[in-house]
Amino acid sequence: MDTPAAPVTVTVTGAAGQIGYALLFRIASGAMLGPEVPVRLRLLEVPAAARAAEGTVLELMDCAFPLVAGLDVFDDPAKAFDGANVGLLVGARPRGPGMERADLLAANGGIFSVQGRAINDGAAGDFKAVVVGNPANTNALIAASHAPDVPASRFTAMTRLDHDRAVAQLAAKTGAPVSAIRKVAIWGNHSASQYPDITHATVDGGPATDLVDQSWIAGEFIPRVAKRGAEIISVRGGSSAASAANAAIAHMRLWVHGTRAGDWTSMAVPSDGSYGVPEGLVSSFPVTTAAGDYNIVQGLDISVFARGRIDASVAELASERDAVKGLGLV
Ligand SMILES: NC(=O)C1=CN([C@@H]2O[C@H](COP(=O)(O)OP(=O)(O)OC[C@H]3O[C@@H](n4cnc5c(N)ncnc54)[C@H](O)[C@@H]3O)[C@@H](O)[C@H]2O)C=CC1
Ligand SMILES: O=C([O-])CC(=O)C(=O)O
Repeated sequence: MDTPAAPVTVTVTGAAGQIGYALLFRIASGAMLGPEVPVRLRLLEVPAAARAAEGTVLELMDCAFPLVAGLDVFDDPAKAFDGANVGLLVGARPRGPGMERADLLAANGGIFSVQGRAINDGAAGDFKAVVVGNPANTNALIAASHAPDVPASRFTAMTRLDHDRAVAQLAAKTGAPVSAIRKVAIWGNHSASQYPDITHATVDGGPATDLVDQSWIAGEFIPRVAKRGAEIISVRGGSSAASAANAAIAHMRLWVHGTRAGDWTSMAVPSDGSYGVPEGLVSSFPVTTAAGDYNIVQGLDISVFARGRIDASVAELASERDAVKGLGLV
């Protein structure tokens, strides 16, 4: 008889928020780590929302998920991250009326520096984090810089939602099923400056660029994907929630279980200098994953057009880093 897998401790921050509500039930069902892997769920919230998170725990209990090996709510990051193997850092301060970008960076800096320290002091040796809360790339940078004992490479930010949006737009345009599409890439920041790239993408094994023209790519595809968050807010009346949760699950599932042969995913990871992105900036790249590790895909041709788009988004990341440096947060 196979030995049952040991439970994995998963900490979700912002657990009472809309993404948290869409995320927790799927993690509990096995969608993220697999149908054989028990999970201990640790929900972190601010004190004012801890009771709402307790309500979600009551519902999680009522699902009687066989894989759930523990359910706890915390308002103290040190307790929430104690022993954590996986962190989904969703909770963040949204931009309020009259708030400047610097105010937003400062407010989130307060959150992610404290959580980084808690991870440093208490998380398990194999800890991996995906930051979802915006500005996600820079929040990941802040968390990593407060966790000197944890390899910075374990702090990633989510661009899988942008990746999935790009796949869906390409499928809709070409009439191909999403399952026929490979090697779409997102570069740079999770913001409107990102570069959704189909230069290397294939549809049914052939080049995607044979099926669409450059004017559609530059004039419709890139702005549609890059501004999809704003489109959802305007049509739905609230920001992406279930699609963001789905992407967070995919990000972590792929990191843990690996990308399929002949494909890659997009993840914002601390740059090692690849493609001229300054070392340390948490920037999105195409990556392959296997056995809990990831590697930035090397050797891709970068056109003049792509270079300009990547450089512009990376410049925005550098300015965010400089702003948080100015605030003493990294
Ligand atoms: N990277 C991406 O692709 C996407 C990122 N987002 C971002 O995800 C974040 C969460 O979105 P929603 O769930 O819709 O927001 P929400 O406002 O519904 O929930 C956020 C939750 O975080 C909690 N929170 C705030 N500070 C916290 C702290 N210090 N510790 C623990 N919890 C804390 C709040 O109490 C709230 O319950 C936002 O920053 C949003 O902009 C949203 C969609 C896509
Ligand atoms: O745009 C927003 O505020 C939410 C977000 O990050 C997205 O949907 O990509």
